[in-house]
Amino acid sequence: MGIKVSVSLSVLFTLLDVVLTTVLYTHGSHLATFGEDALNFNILQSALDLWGFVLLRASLLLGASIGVTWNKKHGPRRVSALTSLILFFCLVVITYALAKLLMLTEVKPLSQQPWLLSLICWTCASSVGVMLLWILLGKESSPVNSRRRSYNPGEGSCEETESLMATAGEEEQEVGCERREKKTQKKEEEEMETTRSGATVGRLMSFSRKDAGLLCVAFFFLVISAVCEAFIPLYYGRAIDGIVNYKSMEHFAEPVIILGVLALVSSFAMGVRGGIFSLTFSRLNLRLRSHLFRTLMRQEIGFYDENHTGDIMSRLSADTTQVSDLITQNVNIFLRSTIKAAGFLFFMFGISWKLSLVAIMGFPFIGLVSQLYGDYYKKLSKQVQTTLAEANRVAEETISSMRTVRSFANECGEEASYYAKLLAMYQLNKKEALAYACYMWSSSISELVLEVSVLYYGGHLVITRQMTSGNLISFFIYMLELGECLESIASVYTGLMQGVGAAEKVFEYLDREPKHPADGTEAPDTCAGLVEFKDVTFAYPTRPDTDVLKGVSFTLRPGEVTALVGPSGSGKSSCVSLLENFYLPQQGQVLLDGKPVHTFQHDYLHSRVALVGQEPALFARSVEDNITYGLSDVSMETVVQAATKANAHDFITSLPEGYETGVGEKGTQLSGGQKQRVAIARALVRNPRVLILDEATSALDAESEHSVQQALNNILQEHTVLVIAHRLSTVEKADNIIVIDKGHVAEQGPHAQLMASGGLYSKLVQRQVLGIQTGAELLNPPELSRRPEGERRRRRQRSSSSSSSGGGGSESEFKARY
Ligand SMILES: Nc1ncnc2c1ncn2[C@@H]1O[C@H](COP(=O)(O)OP(=O)(O)OP(=O)(O)O)[C@@H](O)[C@H]1O
Repeated sequence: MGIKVSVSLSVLFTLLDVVLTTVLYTHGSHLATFGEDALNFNILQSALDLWGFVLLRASLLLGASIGVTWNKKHGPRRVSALTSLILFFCLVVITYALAKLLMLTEVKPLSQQPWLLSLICWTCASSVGVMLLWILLGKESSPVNSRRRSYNPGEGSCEETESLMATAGEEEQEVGCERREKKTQKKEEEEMETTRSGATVGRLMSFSRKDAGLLCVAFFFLVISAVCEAFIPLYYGRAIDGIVNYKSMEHFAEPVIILGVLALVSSFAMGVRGGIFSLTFSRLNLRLRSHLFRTLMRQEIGFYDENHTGDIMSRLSADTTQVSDLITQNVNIFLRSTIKAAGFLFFMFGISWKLSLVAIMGFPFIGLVSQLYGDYYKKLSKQVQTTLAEANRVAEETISSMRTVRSFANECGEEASYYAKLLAMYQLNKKEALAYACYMWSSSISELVLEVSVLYYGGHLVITRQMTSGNLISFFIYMLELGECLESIASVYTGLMQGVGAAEKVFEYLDREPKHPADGTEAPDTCAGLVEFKDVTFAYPTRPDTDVLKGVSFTLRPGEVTALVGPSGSGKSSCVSLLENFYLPQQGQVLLDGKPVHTFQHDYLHSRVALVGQEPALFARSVEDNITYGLSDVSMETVVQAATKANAHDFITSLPEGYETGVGEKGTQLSGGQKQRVAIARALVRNPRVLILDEATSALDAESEHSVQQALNNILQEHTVLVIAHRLSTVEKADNIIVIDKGHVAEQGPHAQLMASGGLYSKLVQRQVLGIQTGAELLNPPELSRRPEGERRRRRQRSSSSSSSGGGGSESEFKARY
C-alpha cells in the first residue's frame, strides 16, 4: 500500500470520525448543546469530553498525514517513532470512555441513553482505528527506504540532500543524515528481526511435527485441566453464598462436592499433560541435537578453523536445550494460560460485566509494558548467549590444555581471562536484572491499582445489591487467577524471545551448507597410489589473502618414499591437508591416480590415504577401538597384526586390560611414543595405498623409532609414502626429497644430489648438524669431556658421517629407518 492510499484512508476516517462523533454527541440536531455543555459541564451528564477527544484524534491523524505527504523521506519514520506514545494515548482514551460508561450506568440505565452508549462505543472503536492507521502511516516508508539504501556514507551520495549541501551547513547536514540513516537502519533491522522471530517459531513448530500426535494428546488434557480450573472459583463463590446467604448445609455441600470432583479431574489431567510435554521435550531435544551434530560433521575443516570449539559446544548443549524448552515449556504455559484466561474472562463477564470492565481496563497497559520489556530482553539475551559462548570457549580451551597451562604457570592468567568474560556477562545480567526490576515494579503497581479499584467498585455493587458477596469473592479469585495467567503469558513472551534468539543461532548452523562438501563419487576397484600436485596455489579460508602454497608441483610414486622438508611454516603440513581433501586449492589440482582427490568417495579416499599426524589425537576409548577407529568388522587378528607392525603390541599387552584398556581423554593415559605407535597401527590397519607420516616418529625414543621404522620398511614397497620430518637425518635416504620454502618447491632430488648442489637443503642439513653439535657441547661439556675416548670418537664419527656430503649412512642404516 502506497503513502497516497494510507493518507487518503486517514483523511476519510478522520472525516467520518468527526461527523459521526458530532452527530452522536448532538443527538443528530441540537447544535446548541455545545454552548450549554461548555458553560455547565457535568461529567455524569455531558459528553463534551468525548467530543473533545475527536479533535485530538483528528489532529493527530491529519498531522501525521500532512507530515508523511510533505516529507515522504523522513515523515513515515518520524510517525513510526511515535507509535508507542500514540498507542498509549488511545488506550487512555478507551479507559476513560469505559470509566465514563460505568459512571453513567450509576445515574440511569444504559437502555435509556442509547446516544451516549453509541458515542462511547464509537470512541473506543475509533481509538482502535487511529492506532491501526497510525501504524499504517508509519509503515509506508518502502519507496523512501529503497532510495535510502542507495545512500552510501563512504561515498557521500545522499542523493536528495546533495543539492542542499551547496549551501551553508553542509557538514552538519551530512552528519545529521548519517545519524538518521543509522537510526532507520536499526529500526529496519528490528522490523526484520520481528519477522524473523515469527519465521523461527514457525520453523520450530514444523520441527515438532513428528510429535504432533503426542502434542495433541497433551493439548487435550491441557484443555480438560484448564476448563476444570476455570470452574473452581465459581463453585468457591457458590459455597460461600451457601454459608452467607442461604445458611443451609444443602446449598453448601453441593458446590463443595463439585469442587472436589473438579480438583480431582484437573490434577489428573495436569499430571498427564506435564508428563507428555516432558517426553516431547526429550524427543525434540534428541532430534535437534543429533541433527545439529550431523550437520556439524558435514562441515568442511575450514569451518572449524573459523569457529571456536566453545561456541560450537554452546550451540550443541545450552542453545538446543533452550530451543526445546521454547516449544515444550513455553508453548505449554502459553496455551494453558490462554485457555484459562479465556475461561476466567467468560465467567467474570457472566458474574458482572461492569466489574469485568474495570478489571480489563488495565490489561492493555500491562500488555504494552510487556511488549517493551520483551523486545529489550530479547536483545539482551542474545548478547548474553554470545558472551556465555565466549566464556565457555576460554574454559574449554584452558581445561583441555591443562598441562600446558600448568607448565607455563599461567593459571592466574587463564583465571583472569575467564573472569573477564564472566564479568562482561555480569554487566549484561545487571542490565537484565534492572529491566526485570522495572518490569516487576510496573506490573505489581498496576496489579495493585486494579485490585483496589475492583474491590472498591465490587464493594459498591454488593452494597447496592447489584451482586452477591459470594459472586464478589468468585470474581476476585477469577481476577487474581487471570492476573497470574497474564503474568505467565508475559513470562512466556520473554521465554519465547530468549528461545527464539537461541533457535536462530541453532538454525544458522543447521542451515549452513558446507563450502567444500565431501560428495565425491569415484571409487575404482584398484588404486595404484600415484599422487600428483599440479601447480597448486592455496590459501586457508581464514586468511584468504595469504597464499601458503604458490604453484607447487611434485609427484609421489607408488613404492617410493618421498620426503617433504623445509623450514617451519613453509607449507609442508598444508600439502598433507590438501592431499587429505581437507581443503580445496584455489588453483591447480591434487590428483590421486590422475583424478582430483575431491572427486573420490569420502570413505574410499580415506581408506586409501592414511595419515599419521604430528600430534596424533586418540579418543577416550579402548586401544582396540582407537586402532579400528572408523572401521567396522575388523578381526582381532588384523588389529594385533597392525599393532605388531607398529611395534605397539608388546606395550599394549602389558597394559592392565590389554587391548581393552582405555587411553583417557585425547590419549593422556599413554606416553607420547605409545600414542604415536597406536596412531601408526590405526593407519596400518587400513592397509592404505598412500601413507603419510607427518612427524610420525618424532616422539619415539631411539629404540622404538628404530623398530617402528624397521616395521614400516617391510611394508614400504607396497605403498606410496610421504614423510615429513624435521630431523633431516631421518629422510636422507628417501627416494626423492622435496624442499619447500615459503610455499614454493625450492628444489627436489635425492639426498646426494641436493647436498652436491649446495642449495637450501644442504644449508639446512649443515645448520642442523652444527646445531646439534653446538647444542650438545653447550649443554654438557664437562660430561662429554669426561666420557671415555672411545665413546667420544664414536659420536664424532656419527656426526661427521651425517654431515658429509654423501650422507655417509649405509644402506642398511636407511633400511633400519624405513
Ligand atoms: N588452519 C590454518 N589457518 C590459517 N593459516 C594456517 C593454518 N594452518 C597453518 N597455517 C599457516 O600456513 C602456513 C604453513 O603452515 P604449515 O603447517 O603447512 O607449515 P609446515 O611447513 O608444516 O610447518 P611445521 O614444520 O612447523 O609444521 C603457516 O604460515 C601457518 O601459519
